[in-house]
Amino acid sequence: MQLAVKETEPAVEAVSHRKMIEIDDLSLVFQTNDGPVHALSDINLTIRQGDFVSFIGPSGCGKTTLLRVIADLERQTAGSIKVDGTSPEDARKNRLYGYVFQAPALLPWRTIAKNCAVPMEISGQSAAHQTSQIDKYLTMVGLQDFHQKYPWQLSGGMQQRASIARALCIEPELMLMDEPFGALDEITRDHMNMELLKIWEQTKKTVVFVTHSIAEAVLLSTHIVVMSPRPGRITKVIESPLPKLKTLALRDTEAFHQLAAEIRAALADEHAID
Ligand SMILES: Nc1ncnc2c1ncn2[C@@H]1O[C@H](COP(=O)(O)OP(=O)(O)OP(=O)(O)O)[C@@H](O)[C@H]1O
Repeated sequence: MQLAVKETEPAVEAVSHRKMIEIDDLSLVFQTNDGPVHALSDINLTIRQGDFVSFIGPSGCGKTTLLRVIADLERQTAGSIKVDGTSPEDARKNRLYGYVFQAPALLPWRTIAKNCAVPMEISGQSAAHQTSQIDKYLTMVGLQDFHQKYPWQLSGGMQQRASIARALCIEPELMLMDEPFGALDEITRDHMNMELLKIWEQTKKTVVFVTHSIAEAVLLSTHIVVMSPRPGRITKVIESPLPKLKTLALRDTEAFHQLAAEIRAALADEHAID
């Protein structure tokens, strides 16, 4: 097994990949005018290179906060975290990760290609390198004919694909994705899920993915981290028994339904249904 909650989920498989994220006894308390908010409490988690890990849980259980701590967008108030063996700050400065937000967050005055260029411009990449990366990743997400279009000329699903291409252009080891497909209709979401799996398979990245959808978590993940609120904590880590290479047809199998039921039960155990 490649991911474990300390003490409650022992490793069961020979470890072959390096640790990409190591979180020990991590807590985060926001100080607000209404008093402290215990967003994360005693989080212990190890994510290994190449894993596809989903965080699932009800609103307010700390999924986004945990992703933001990994990304160095929030700091823990206790405990420790390492990202590829370094601090989240160093990982951010070394452009170890790409971050995909819930909304595509594309600049409306820039073409799709120019939007994808932004992180590479910031890191001072040459124009030739930028062009070849943009070609490669817009093609990978199926937007090879949309370089010169503006965001408003694309559908929501296409915009989200562009934002994934933008994150991939810097070739990060780690993709942090915060409910990237939450706003899409079901058919587009299915399509995007399969596209993402294809990219994950092709690029061998580590993916940390926030979702509210049990079906999406089952379809995508090698490991599912179930969280519960007040305070936000991990209640269970489930390693998927499903094959890494998945198709939508898998959703009609007994194994898929069993895993979905296991997640649902873990959420219900903690009264954590939305
Ligand atoms: N900057 C902040 N200041 C104060 N409280 C915050 C801040 N950010 C998040 N919180 C609180 O921390 C808790 C966890 O929030 P978080 O957004 O991580 O939950 P979530 O599981 O991602 O929720 P959702 O599924 O609705 O996006 C919530 O109670 C939220 O109100």
